[in-house]
Amino acid sequence: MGAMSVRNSNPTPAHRAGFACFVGRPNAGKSTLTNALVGTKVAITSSRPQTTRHTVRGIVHRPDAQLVLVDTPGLHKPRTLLGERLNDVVRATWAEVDVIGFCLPADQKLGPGDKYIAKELAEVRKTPKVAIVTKTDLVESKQLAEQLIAIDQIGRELGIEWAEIIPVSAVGGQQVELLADLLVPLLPESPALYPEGDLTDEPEQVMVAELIREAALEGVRDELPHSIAVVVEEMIPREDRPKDRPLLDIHANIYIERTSQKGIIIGPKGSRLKDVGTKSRKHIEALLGTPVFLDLHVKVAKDWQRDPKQLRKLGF
Ligand SMILES: Nc1nc2c(ncn2[C@@H]2O[C@H](COP(=O)(O)OP(=O)(O)OP(=O)(O)O)[C@@H](O)[C@H]2O)c(=O)[nH]1
Repeated sequence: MGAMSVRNSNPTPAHRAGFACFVGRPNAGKSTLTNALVGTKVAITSSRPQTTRHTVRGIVHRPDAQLVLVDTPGLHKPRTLLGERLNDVVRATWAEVDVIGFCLPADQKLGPGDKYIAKELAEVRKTPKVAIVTKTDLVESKQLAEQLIAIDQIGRELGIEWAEIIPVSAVGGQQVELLADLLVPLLPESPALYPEGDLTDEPEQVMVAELIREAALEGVRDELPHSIAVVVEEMIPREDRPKDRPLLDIHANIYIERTSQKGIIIGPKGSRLKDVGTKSRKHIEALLGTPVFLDLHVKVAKDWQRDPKQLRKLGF
């Protein structure tokens, strides 16, 4: 009873702040979940795998905590130099964060891809791990229950102690708040790490490049998605514009690996490229809050995925 009254006399818990990252196979729903938690579009989502190449952070501001989400690329068996670098980024991130959220889609049985990641996760001893079953809106409760059991079992098999196992639907907005509530206690006591109102610390140019890449990926098939990289060369306000009608000039290059891919990106009479420009410009204007003139060029960077020099130039 005495202890109770002591606790009641100090009802405000300490402020917490720290980093969380979501891992999971491509398309597991990591970016969508990041957006749902942060409440605005910062990470790039697409129905195609492996679109998140840059470490994009979303920041959840709460009165009691600040949760900084680091959205890493999907971990996968490396086939190219780019693949190896991406995996290095993922492992470095795991060692640095305060909690790892392992995303497993409810509508797909645990597969080799998930097990590969789980094995790697088991090697990371210190960082607490939360299993997050995503896309619960796509399944009946029986299938969800089976998935929860399977996750519990794989944890036992590999010696991973899940700090929590939680089902969520980012699209349906179910349990997203609860997920934040469960992650916060796993963060260290700390004052806020970022000013209130910051949603991401990704440089604007990287976010702009991602928006262009996202538009360029729409409707292209198979191999091409992995061959596209976008670099924003410059962003400069147009001179001699009236104050109330500013215009931002953005010059960006879309890099592909082979000349033969040029036609696919550009389309008949340039129609596809024009479409990519129009679509991404709308998103960029919404992001930056200013009218934009977007100048896009398609360039061939031969086999850039395998060439360390090109990779550095393209920001990897
Ligand atoms: N129905 C439903 N679909 C979802 C949900 N979350 C994500 N998706 C869809 O699943 C697909 C992949 O989602 P992303 O968030 O891009 O997945 P990701 O894990 O970030 O993918 P990578 O960037 O490729 O690693 C998209 O088409 C999303 O719309 C959800 O809660 N419900």
